[in-house]
Amino acid sequence: AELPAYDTLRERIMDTERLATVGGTIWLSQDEEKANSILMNAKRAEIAEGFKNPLKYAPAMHFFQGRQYVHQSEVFRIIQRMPKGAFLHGHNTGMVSSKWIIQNLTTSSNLYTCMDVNQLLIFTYDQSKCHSEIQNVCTERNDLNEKDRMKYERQLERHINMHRKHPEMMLPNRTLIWKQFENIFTTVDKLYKYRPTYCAYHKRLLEELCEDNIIYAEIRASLSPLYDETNRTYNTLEVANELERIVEEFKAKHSDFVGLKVIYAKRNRASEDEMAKRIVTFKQLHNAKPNFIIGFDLIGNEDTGDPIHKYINELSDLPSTAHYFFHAGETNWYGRTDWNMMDAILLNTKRIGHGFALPKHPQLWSTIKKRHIAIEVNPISNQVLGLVWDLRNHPASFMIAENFPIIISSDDPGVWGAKGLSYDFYYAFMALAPAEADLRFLKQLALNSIKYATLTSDERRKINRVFQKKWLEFIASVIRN
Ligand SMILES: O=c1[nH]cnc2c1ncn2[C@@H]1O[C@H](CO)[C@@H](O)[C@H]1O
Repeated sequence: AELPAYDTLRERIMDTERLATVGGTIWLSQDEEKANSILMNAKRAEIAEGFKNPLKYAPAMHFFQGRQYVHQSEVFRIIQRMPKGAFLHGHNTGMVSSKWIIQNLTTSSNLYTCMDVNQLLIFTYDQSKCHSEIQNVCTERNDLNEKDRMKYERQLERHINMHRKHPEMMLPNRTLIWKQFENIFTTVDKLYKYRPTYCAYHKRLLEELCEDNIIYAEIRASLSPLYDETNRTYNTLEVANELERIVEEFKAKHSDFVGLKVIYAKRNRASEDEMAKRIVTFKQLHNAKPNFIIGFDLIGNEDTGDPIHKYINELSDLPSTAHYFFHAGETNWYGRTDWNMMDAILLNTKRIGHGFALPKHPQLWSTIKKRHIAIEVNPISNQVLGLVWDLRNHPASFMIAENFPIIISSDDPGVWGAKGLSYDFYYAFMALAPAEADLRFLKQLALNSIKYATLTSDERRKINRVFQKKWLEFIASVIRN
C-alpha cells in the first residue's frame, strides 16, 4: 500500500516541475501534438544515444567540436525549419558568416591586407594603419590555383573566426579568449567602414536571418562613421540613414519580414565626459528616428570594462520613448562585475544581455519577474567566450526551471560558425532544458522573443499574424515529412 502512494508523489513532483518550467503551461493543438511526438521521438533517440556515447553527443560538447554532430541531428533540422520569431541579442559586426565574408567581401581589386601596429592582420583599402608591406588580396588570390586559393581563403577566414580545433587549450585564459575575439573586430574594422562593403554586409545579415526563419531583429551597433570611394565620410546619423534604407529595401522585397532596429552600443570603457557625449549623440539619433534607434547599451568584456555604476549620473535621464538594453552579468565573478545586473535594473533596463550571474542574486529575481525584464541568454557565446564548458552546466537551466522571462540569442554567430538562432536554440533545447522539455518549450522561446521585442502596435499585429501563419506551415511540414 505504501508503494503506489510513493509513486504518485513522485509523479506529482515531476508534473509540478514540468508545469513550472518555460513553456510548461502552453496548450498544444491536435496537429501540434502530432508534430511534438515526431520531435520528441527524435529528441529521446538522440539523448539515449548520447547517454551511451557522450563523446559524440553535441549538447555535452564544445560547439567547435560538437558542430559536426549537430549537423547530423534530426532535432536540429526541425529547429532550423521552425519559425523562431525575433532575434534580440546580436552585434552587427559579428553576425554574418565568416565564410561568406571572405568569399564575397574580399574580392574588390582595391582591398589589401597588412599588419597593424600590433602585428595583427587587417583588411584595408588604404595604408594609413599599416606597419608592414601591403598585399593586394585580389593579386594574391588570382596567382593561385583552385586548391591553393581555397587554402588561402581558409587562412584569411581564420583571422575572422574564433574556431579552433582545440578550444580547451584556450579555456583557462579568458583574457586570451577576449583578445582573440576583439582582434577579429580590429581585423575587419576598416573593411566594414567602407560604405559599399557596409551595405553589402548588412544586406547579407538580413538574408541570413531570413534563411534561419527569423522575422524581426534588434541589433547592437556602434554606427561609427563610414567612408566611400570618393573619400566622402558619413557621420553617425548618416550611417543610421544608410542602415535604415537597407532595411526598408529588404522589407520591400520580403513582405513577411517585420524589420530590424538598432540599439546604439558603445564600449564599456570611457570617462564620464565621454559617456555624457555618447548619451547626447544617442538622444539626437533617437530623436531623429525614435522607432529605429530604440535604445542604448554598453559593450565589451565586462570584467575589464568600467562598471555601469560609474556612469549613473550620465545615464540617469533617457528620453521616455527610449530604453536601456544593458549587457550585465556576463561574468564568472560573484560579488564584483555581476553587480552590473543590479545597476542595470535600477536604471530601468528593458532587458538584460546575458544575465549569466543571475542565479547568484536572489534579491533581483522577483523584480525581474515583476517588471518582465527579459534575460537574453546566449549559450554558445558564453561557451566560446569561456564562461562555461559543458552547456548542461549553464545557469540558464535555473532560469528555465523557474520560468524566468528568457529569450535565446546568438550574439556573434558569424564569428563562431553558427548562423541565425538555430544552433543556440538546439543547445537550449538539448543542453539547458530538461530532457522532457518539448515543443512547448521551443514555442515559448519564440513567443517570448516577440513578447519582449520593442514594437509599435501595428508592428505587433503584423509580427503576430506572420508568426501565426509560419507556425502553422511549420507544424504541417513536420507532420508531412
Ligand atoms: O558577448 C559580448 N559581450 C560584450 N560585448 C560583446 C559581446 N559580443 C560582442 N561584443 C562586442 O561587440 C563588438 C562588435 O560589434 C566587439 O568588439 C565586442 O566588444
